Amino acid sequence: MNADALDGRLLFAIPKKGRLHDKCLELLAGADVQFRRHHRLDVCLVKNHNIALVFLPASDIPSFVGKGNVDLGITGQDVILEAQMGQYVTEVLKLGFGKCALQVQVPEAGPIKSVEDLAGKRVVTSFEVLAGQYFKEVDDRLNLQEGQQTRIEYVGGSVEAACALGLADGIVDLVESGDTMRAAGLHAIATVLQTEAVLIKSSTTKHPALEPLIKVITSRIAGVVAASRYVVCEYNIPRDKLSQATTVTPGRRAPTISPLEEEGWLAVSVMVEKAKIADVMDELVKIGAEDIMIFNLDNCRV
Ligand SMILES: Nc1ncnc2c1ncn2[C@@H]1O[C@H](COP(=O)(O)OP(=O)(O)OP(=O)(O)O)[C@@H](O)[C@H]1O
Ligand SMILES: O=P(O)(O)OC[C@H]1O[C@H](OP(=O)(O)OP(=O)(O)O)[C@H](O)[C@@H]1O
Ligand SMILES: [Mg+2]
Repeated sequence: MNADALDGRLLFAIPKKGRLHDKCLELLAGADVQFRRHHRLDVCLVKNHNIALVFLPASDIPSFVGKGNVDLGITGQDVILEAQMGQYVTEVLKLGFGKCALQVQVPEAGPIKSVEDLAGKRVVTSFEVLAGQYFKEVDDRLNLQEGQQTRIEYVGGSVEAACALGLADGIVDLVESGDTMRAAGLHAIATVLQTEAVLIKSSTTKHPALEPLIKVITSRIAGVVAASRYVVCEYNIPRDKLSQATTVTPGRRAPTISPLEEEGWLAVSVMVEKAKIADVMDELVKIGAEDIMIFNLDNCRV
């Protein structure tokens, strides 16, 4: 593909592999962004929009977007801060996946119990900037002088192995389920930050003409994200229990209420956050709701 083929197109950066890749492909499919990626090619044209997708390592995406080399991107909040690009990119949308925490970890059986114990020792990480900032504060607080300060060393991956290999007294790395951490005999003693995947755009766009298309794509992706967060809950309720029930299920704007053929009964339809639905159903049963049904959403605009 030559550079002319990209002329005027909105460039949209997507993680080329790793934890965020598959979720991004699902989002693009949900937003009806159609493309066929040829084997090993990292740039591809979208068939039904004036967009080209650029597949990049997640950690390179913040600087590509921040410098305006691409217009839109998906990556983790952690790598945006690590790349020190926070002020050059605008977070358009939180995407609800890639959720994890950047944590300080040490051997479970060892003598180090706190970050104060670890200060002044060796810390291995892929997040040199964030770990450096974090331990600078700890070092300053403990008044550690030059030569006594925490040593931060970079590795590109498999960070959890560093303590067992004798390379580090502690590490700073991402934790989701904690399986990797526990398998390496480590435990967390502090959290540097919480992170999730976000849609970002350049703070100072070089292509203002692309703004309307950015809005359309953002709205479509927001619809897919909302659809994965909510379910539709429908139930029947005696008229005199309605106000109690709608306190439990207020809906996003307001519940939809329709009459049933049976005297004294109403049908309610509302959106409920998926994460809360089990508790909500328990409450509805207690109040006297019947025929409670839950429907997944494929897509929505809310
Ligand atoms: N275990 C995890 N759970 C959830 N999100 C994660 C996890 N690990 C990483 N992430 C998120 O995904 C982003 C990219 O990390 P990932 O490990 O997928 O990239 P990578 O290291 O380039 O790929 P790979 O691990 O395949 O070499 C991270 O910056 C973080 O935001
Ligand atoms: O808490 P968990 O659910 O176990 O997830 C955490 C692990 O996931 C990521 O690693 P990844 O699988 O991307 O491998 P990498 O270290 O080679 O990047 C991260 O670096 C942790 O090692
Ligand atoms: Mg990784």
